[in-house]
Formats: sequence, structure tokens, C-alpha cells
Amino acid sequence: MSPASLSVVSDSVTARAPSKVNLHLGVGPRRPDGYHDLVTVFQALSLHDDVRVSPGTDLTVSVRGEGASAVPDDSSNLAARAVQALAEWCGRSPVAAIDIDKSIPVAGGMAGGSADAAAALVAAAAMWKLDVDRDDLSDIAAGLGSDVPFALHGATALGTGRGEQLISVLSRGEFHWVLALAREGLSTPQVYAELDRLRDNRSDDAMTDDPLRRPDDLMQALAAGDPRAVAPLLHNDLQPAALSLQPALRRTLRAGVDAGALNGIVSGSGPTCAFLCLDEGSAVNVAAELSGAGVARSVRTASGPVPGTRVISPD
Ligand SMILES: C[C@@](CO)(OP(=O)(O)O)[C@H](O)COP(=O)(O)OP(=O)(O)OC[C@H]1O[C@@H](n2ccc(N)nc2=O)[C@H](O)[C@@H]1O
Ligand SMILES: Nc1ncnc2c1ncn2[C@@H]1O[C@H](COP(=O)(O)OP(=O)(O)O)[C@@H](O)[C@H]1O
Repeated sequence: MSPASLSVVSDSVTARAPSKVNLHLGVGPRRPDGYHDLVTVFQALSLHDDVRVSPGTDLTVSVRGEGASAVPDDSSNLAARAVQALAEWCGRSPVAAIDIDKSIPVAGGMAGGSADAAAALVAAAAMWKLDVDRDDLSDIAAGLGSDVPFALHGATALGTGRGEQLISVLSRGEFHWVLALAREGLSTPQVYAELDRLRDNRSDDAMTDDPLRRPDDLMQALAAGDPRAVAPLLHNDLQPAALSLQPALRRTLRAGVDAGALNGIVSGSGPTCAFLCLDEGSAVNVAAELSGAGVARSVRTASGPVPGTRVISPD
């Protein structure tokens, strides 16, 4: 954390964290610890959650906004776990009031819980005036979930290991997306387990030659800032597993491309479908057509890359 952001502390601090889409998600075999090694390219998107942390006498959580009723409001909430982990790191008592304002779909493959954890870490660190740098925060984040370090980092990054080891990726310009939110969520562990099952059954579309190959062609297209070059290179090894669990997503993916998107992909473990569009105007048109097609609970536009988690109030 920069000294500048440490000086802007007050009673309550609000931090904003981005959602993500995996532009490339290569998944290795299941490891003995139950996780899978990944090679993934994350892009942070302009669909955000805001988390306010205030002084309290207990650890409390309130949640409002998109999908709030499906999010736990007790100590199992990832934002509460983040505050507990940070309190343990600095040896203070984990008391704070956490208010989460969600826009990121719950269990949607866009890392909403991870975003809330990252925002709670940044907000609590600022409220407590902690001298904690980004590397320490990132280590605490990795203990909370594989996607939490990227929610802190934002922008565009190559993720390896469980997805928690990050290297920044050069990306030029702005990419425009349409997001089709599904009626039902998907559980991340179940989607990974379904991929293992498909691979055990040697289903052809569940296998890739070398899942942990670095996607250099995609990274070149990102550096060139060319959505037409990026679109055909979007790839997600978890997509066959998500489609196996929610076959209706095939229709959603087709509908987005029929509506004029350059390409569509399941975001992470799904079920949100993300459509890359040529420009902002095209995204607005695709969103309108997709809304009318009745293949999604709700449709949003978003752009990326955007910065990682940051304090927005007081600023
Ligand atoms: C699939 C991805 C792609 O970015 O995101 P989502 O689609 O969930 O947002 C991530 O790998 C999700 O990361 P995250 O949601 O933080 O997962 P974690 O809490 O660390 O792990 C939840 C469970 O997912 C499985 N898991 C997760 C990460 C990984 N590299 N291998 C795994 O097998 C394990 O079963 C693990 O117990
Ligand atoms: N703050 C939070 N926001 C969203 N989900 C949370 C949160 N804390 C815990 N969860 C749980 O984590 C699960 C995964 O949610 P989420 O992170 O939104 O999805 P995904 O892993 O698909 O990106 C949800 O089913 C929810 O019960």
C-alpha cells in the first residue's frame, strides 16, 4: 500500500474491487491437495463491489445489491474472513462493521466473493492505519482464496500455481464486454470436479494438448490492443464442464455471437457468459439484443482492464 493511501484514514473506509474474466484458463490435472495448477490470463472488469469497513464492537456483516440474499452475513462471509485474517496478521482484535454493496453476480464465475475479500482487506488496513505493503496483503489474500490476489492486483495478469501467483501483462486500450447473468449459480469446486470426471471419461472436448502452455499469442493480441485478434484466442478449459452442468448455456453463447459479439466464453467456472465486442457501441447493441432473446436473467455491459482494489472513500 502506498504511503499516500495510508494517510487517508478515517472512521469508515470504503474500498472498491473489480470483477474478472479469464481470457485464457488452462487447467492441469487435479493435484494431491485437491487444487489444479492453472495458467490463466485475468482481465479486471468495470463491474465492481464496494465494501465499507467501520469501527465496531463486534464483527458484523451486512450485504445488499445483486444476489445479496445468497451471500452469508456471518463470519463465513469472505470479507469477514479477510478482516479476521488481517487482524490476526497484525495482532489486533477482529472487530469491525462490514457493509457490502454487490454488483458482481454471486457464484457467477466473476470472483465476487474474492472481490469482497480484497476490498475488506484494503479498507480495514486503511482504517487501522496498518503499515502493510502490497506483497504482505497479497500473501494474506492468497490464504483466503486463489482469486483474491488478482482482485487486489487488477488490470491484466498472468496467473499460475492455483491462480494466486501473478505477473502483470501488457494490455493496450479498452475492451468492451457484454455479460449474460444466469438464473442459477454454479459451485466452483463442482465445476472443477466435473472437468475431472469428463477427463476421466476421456471426453475429447475436455482435453487440451498442454493445458499449462503459456498463451503467448493471446498476450501479443492484448499488447496490440486488438479485440479482433483477441476474440478467437479466448479459451476456457472449464467451459465444457460448466456446459455439462448447465447445458442451456450453449444457447446463451450462440445468442451472443448471433447478436454481433466477436466471440463468447463462459467466465471462469461460470455460469456468467462474457461476450467480447468490437467497441462500446457494438456492446450496447449486443446487450439490447441479448436482453430480448430471453437467454439470461440479466444482461450488463462492462469494460476492462480496470485497476485493482482501491480506497474510494474517504479519498
Ligand atoms: C475458477 C476460477 C478461475 O479464476 O474462478 P471462479 O470462476 O470461481 O471465479 C478460480 O480458479 C477459482 O478460484 P477461487 O474461487 O478463489 O477458488 P478457491 O476458493 O481457492 O477454491 C475453491 C475450490 O475450487 C477448486 N479449485 C480452485 C482453484 C484451483 N486452482 N484449483 C481448484 O481445483 C478446489 O476444489 C477448491 O477447493
Ligand atoms: N462476500 C461474498 N460474496 C459472494 N459470495 C460469497 C461471499 N462470501 C462467501 N461467499 C460464498 O462464496 C460462493 C462463491 O461466490 P462467488 O465468489 O460470487 O462466485 P465465483 O467463485 O463463481 O466467482 C457463494 O456461493 C457464496 O455462498
